[in-house]
Amino acid sequence: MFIPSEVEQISLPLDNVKEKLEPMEPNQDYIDAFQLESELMDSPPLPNSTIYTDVNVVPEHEKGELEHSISNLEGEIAGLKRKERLLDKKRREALNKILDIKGSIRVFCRVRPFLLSDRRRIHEPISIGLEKVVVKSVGIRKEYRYDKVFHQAATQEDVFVEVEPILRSALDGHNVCILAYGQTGTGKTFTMDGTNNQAGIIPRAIEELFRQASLDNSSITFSMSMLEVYMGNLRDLLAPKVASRTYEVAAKCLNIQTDPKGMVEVEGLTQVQIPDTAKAKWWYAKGRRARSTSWTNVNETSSRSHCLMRITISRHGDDSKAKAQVSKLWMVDLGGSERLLKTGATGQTMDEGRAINLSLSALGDVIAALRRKRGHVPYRNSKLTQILKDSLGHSSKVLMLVHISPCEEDVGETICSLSFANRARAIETYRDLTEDINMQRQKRILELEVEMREAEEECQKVRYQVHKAEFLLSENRELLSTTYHVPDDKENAPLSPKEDYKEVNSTSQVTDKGIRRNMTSPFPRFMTSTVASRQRQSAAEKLIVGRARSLRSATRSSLQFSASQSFSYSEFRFRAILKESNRKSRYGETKPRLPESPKCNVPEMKMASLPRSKTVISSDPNLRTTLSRHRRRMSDLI
Ligand SMILES: Nc1ncnc2c1ncn2[C@@H]1O[C@H](COP(=O)(O)OP(=O)(O)OP(=O)(O)O)[C@@H](O)[C@H]1O
Repeated sequence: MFIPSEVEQISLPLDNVKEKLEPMEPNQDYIDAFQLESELMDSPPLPNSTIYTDVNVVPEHEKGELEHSISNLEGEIAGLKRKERLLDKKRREALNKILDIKGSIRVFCRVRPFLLSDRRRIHEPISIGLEKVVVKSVGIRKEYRYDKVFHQAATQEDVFVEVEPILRSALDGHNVCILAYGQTGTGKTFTMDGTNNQAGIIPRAIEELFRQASLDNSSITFSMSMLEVYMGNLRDLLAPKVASRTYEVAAKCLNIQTDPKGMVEVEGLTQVQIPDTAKAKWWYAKGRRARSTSWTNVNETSSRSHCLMRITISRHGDDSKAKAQVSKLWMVDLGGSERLLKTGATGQTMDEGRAINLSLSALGDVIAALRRKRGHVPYRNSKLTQILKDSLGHSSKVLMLVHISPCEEDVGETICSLSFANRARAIETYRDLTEDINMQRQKRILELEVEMREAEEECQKVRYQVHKAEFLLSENRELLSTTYHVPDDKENAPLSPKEDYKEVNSTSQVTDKGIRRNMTSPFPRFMTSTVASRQRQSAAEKLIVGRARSLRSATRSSLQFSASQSFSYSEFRFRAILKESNRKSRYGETKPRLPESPKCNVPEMKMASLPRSKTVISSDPNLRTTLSRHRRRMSDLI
């Protein structure tokens, strides 16, 4: 049994207090508590009553319960995390199977709408179905099949919805490559970058990656690099200006290296950490501005190079010492495939076009070799394919978006582009499969999609439970350490009155000249508490004891915690804190943080200087402010 170490006779407005403090509901908002405390400070004194101001006055069995609850919660969290890992594995496997059935190289086709500058004819050469493009022109009829075809009215959102699963795959640890291919002026840059009002795949992918990462319990970090393959040379788009002024200098700095495991790295390439979407978009805009463009007959701001943007994803598991799992997401806006005569290119622009065509043909050869599962894949024929080597091969996922023009005069180019994309898709085409097998394939995909969604939903629930349990655990630990902690080492031991005084004095700007000392006390008289200040402090302390009791009762009720149960007291507080932390950052802080009072800037420097029996520390920063405010008033006077 605990014996109260200190009992004080103080005046408190008991009627008010009883009503307001004792029935404090476990889920009462901490903000209300702050207001209530202010009200109490202003209340007139009522008849005397005895209360304990020492929070150490807590029965020993409650301490045991708290410890028991902590160990229970630790066990629960470990179990929930195991469950989460299993569900995540199930989801990944389902997604992987879906992508495998669909083919690790997928090809979509997007038809650009007519522009004002286009000559529209009554006869339109392109007609499309869900997975089919038919080109009809004088004496020609060709049909091509793709995984998905986007008609002219398809929005950026429509396209992104289809791209999303492959992003998830990148987060799961696969190397992923998204390529925008097509004739100049058919909308590659529009699809990848978009405009201010119609964001393209890259800005959306950035948002989506951060959103997905914020839901994940593993710590995921992102970094970004951007480079351009221009006339067969590499150019770092994020490098400081001086370094990239001439291509010769920049090209010399960047070396493509392959490690024994086959992972490719571009030595000397700038890689920036991107902690949030805003920073990521900032760097991306910077890289885009540095890209080489020039005017051609076909497109006013034609991209004269291949622009490669890489997001490196590092996933750290629970074990902080283990090596992070790294995957790459490449998003590539290829230079326009074009007939040089048609674009009216001469001189340097013609050379640029030639270089683009050479590297595109090398890309086609690589894809063709992969399709035939040949031993030798000619990656070395261009810088583009060397860089993408580890993201084009087996076990990586490739998405090619081929862009075509709707115009009659572009039919020749359109057929070239469609044939190129068809070669890529033919790697795993199911064209030759019977209707029956195709139906079975579709059915299996649907089943796997349901399986994946269920695992994902279940996983989200478990993650939420983990967050709640972790939150409650940290609250309990804090309560245990603040309520029962008896300092035994020199550092934590209360300062002697002499040292105490020294410490307070050292923070003061005022000299002690002229201060009349009370010989029996080490403090000047004005530093000893008055009845009014004691009263205010006691009210605040009482409030804290009430909060501590509520929290203990919440702890007791959480002993039977299970994944399906909710936490009554902590639920409200947890939600408020989660909301607060989400508002500040969508990513990065998976662990809920205690809210900080904007007024709570005062360091807790004077806590140790108070006599031990009066030291009351709350886990709630708002209440901490209250006590420190009182103490600050004291120190301000020195
Ligand atoms: N789906 C679309 N909806 C609306 N406008 C589009 C669409 N696709 C392309 N455009 C418009 O067509 C023009 C050319 O597009 P864009 O610059 O993206 O072509 P590109 O294929 O990247 O050309 P290049 O290879 O020369 O860089 C732009 O004005 C763009 O806004």
